[in-house]
Amino acid sequence: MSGLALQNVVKEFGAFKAVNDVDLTVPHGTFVCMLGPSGCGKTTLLRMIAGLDLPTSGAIRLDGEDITRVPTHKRNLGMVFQSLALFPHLTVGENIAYSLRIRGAPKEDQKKRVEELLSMIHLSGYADRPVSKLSGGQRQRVAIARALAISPKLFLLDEPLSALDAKLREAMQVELRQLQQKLGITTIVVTHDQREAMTMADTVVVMSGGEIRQAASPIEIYRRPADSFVADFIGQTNLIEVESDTRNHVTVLGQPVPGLQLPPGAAKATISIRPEDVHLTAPGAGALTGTVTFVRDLGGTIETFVEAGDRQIVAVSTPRERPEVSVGQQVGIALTPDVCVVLRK
Ligand SMILES: Nc1ncnc2c1ncn2[C@@H]1O[C@H](COP(=O)(O)OP(=O)(O)OP(=O)(O)O)[C@@H](O)[C@H]1O
Repeated sequence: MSGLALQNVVKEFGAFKAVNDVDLTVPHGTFVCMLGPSGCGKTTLLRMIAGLDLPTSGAIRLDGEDITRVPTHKRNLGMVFQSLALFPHLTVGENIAYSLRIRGAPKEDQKKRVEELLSMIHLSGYADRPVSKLSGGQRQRVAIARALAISPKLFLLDEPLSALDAKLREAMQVELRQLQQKLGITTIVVTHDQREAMTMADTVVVMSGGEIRQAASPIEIYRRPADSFVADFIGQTNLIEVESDTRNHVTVLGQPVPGLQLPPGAAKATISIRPEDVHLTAPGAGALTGTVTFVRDLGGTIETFVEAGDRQIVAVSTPRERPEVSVGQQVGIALTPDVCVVLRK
């Protein structure tokens, strides 16, 4: 297969398993974001792909070749890490050409490639500037261009945008994705920022405790989370316990939810329903009835917090479809079966 494949990859530090039996296929030319809370093993996994750490067991293949024990410099990788490590005493052009010079590429080829990359990162004409005179975003682009100079097979980035302020960071996410699409390079980014992952990735890999909980497209992860960890970690959601009787009729707090089905034999389950899928109705008309406890008008959206039984449910709507509700009011909550996701334990 063309691309990257991880097979049963394990990394132990003493008795601690930082990465536990990870299988992952990254087809050639795709963009993968590894996402998860601090300490979930994302960087450790990336370091093994980069050859900076050796797996305790398992195999890593690139375009069919077993590279598990191949040293980093022979893997044909481009890498950008959080600390960009640009050479401060060199110019932009010298930084970008660095790996080409080390490999003995002719001067003319180096110059041509630098110009090509500078145009790609929208910094044409900057070749002779010292990197110390660049802004944060410009430095970021130079680090990306430097990593891409050798036309690597695999592009690896660890929290590459985390030092930038929020606005610049969002702009760079779009730029990075556009650049990757233009070059068609297989790319893996580690991030703890879900918006960043959703913006850039073909596949989001959600990790927790050294394991992959789900690997799927951003929309699939959002709409069809595999388990309650993923549902809760990605975006905002309402997790609600439901019960099923012997005829598989599902109830929430004793109220029937027609059309919702649990897996055969399951008497209880948790469902996830996104706030934008929660519809407020007249009291008694929905599956649940509750009291509005807080309304947050964010301009583009309005969030309504409703207390129903012992749970809080959040509904999000746009101002146009704004329900006329105020704190203390009784409302009904409709749970539409086709947007309720029954979660794996
Ligand atoms: N060299 C090491 N020796 C011992 N334990 C380590 C080592 N490197 C990582 N770990 C542990 O392995 C776990 C996973 O670390 P890793 O850096 O991969 O997490 P991460 O998901 O990238 O977290 P973060 O987002 O905070 O960078 C952590 O509990 C960490 O303490």
